[in-house]
Amino acid sequence: MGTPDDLAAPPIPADTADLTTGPPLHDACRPLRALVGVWRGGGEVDYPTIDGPYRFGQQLTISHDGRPFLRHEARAWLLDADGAVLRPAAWETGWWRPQPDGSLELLLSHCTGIQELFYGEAADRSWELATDSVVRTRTAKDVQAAQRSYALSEDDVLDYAEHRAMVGVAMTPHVAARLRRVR
Ligand code: HEM
Repeated sequence: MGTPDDLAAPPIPADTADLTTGPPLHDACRPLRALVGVWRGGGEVDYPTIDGPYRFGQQLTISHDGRPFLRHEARAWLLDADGAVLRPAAWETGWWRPQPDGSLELLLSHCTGIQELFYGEAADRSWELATDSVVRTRTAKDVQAAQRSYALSEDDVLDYAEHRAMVGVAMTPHVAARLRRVR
């Protein structure tokens, strides 16, 4: 039987969002190296079917454990006009799987019952992705497709934007945000 200490963490390296600690980043993840970290900021959400635009905050963590993929987790919260938190919003987790031919696979699972497979490409400091398939639980909203981009500027600002085709509307902007590295 293990002690409570043994049970606190599995006996394998923890993932880290800090490239100065933990195992070296796997070579396969080099095209994604600049994304590893903890990012926080905010933006605006809107869609033709909603009563927006609304402001939101978001924190994105991209970490690794030395293997040839990255872990992705993003949580968002809605803000009022004064910047006060109204309520938690989108929460997604997933995996970036860079491939030897330079292409990217991104799997995202959303708390709203939606799972997405994106394919994409990495450029020098930008990453463009589009869904290949979307799976919905029986109760999820009718999300059909998405296009997502991340672009990093010289001063470590990560611009993120997503267009979505959903609830009967063709591909249209849904969220755009500007995140800054906090770690
Ligand atoms: C930062 C990320 C996001 C934020 C802040 C956000 C925020 C919102 C807000 C405020 C609404 C209006 C309804 C409500 O108040 O809940 C909404 C609607 C919706 N969002 Fe998002 N969203 C985000 C990402 C996503 C993602 C990743 C998906 C799909 C996987 C998605 C799918 C939808 C759908 C299907 C609706 C309902 C549209 C309708 O029924 O008219 N959103 N979103």
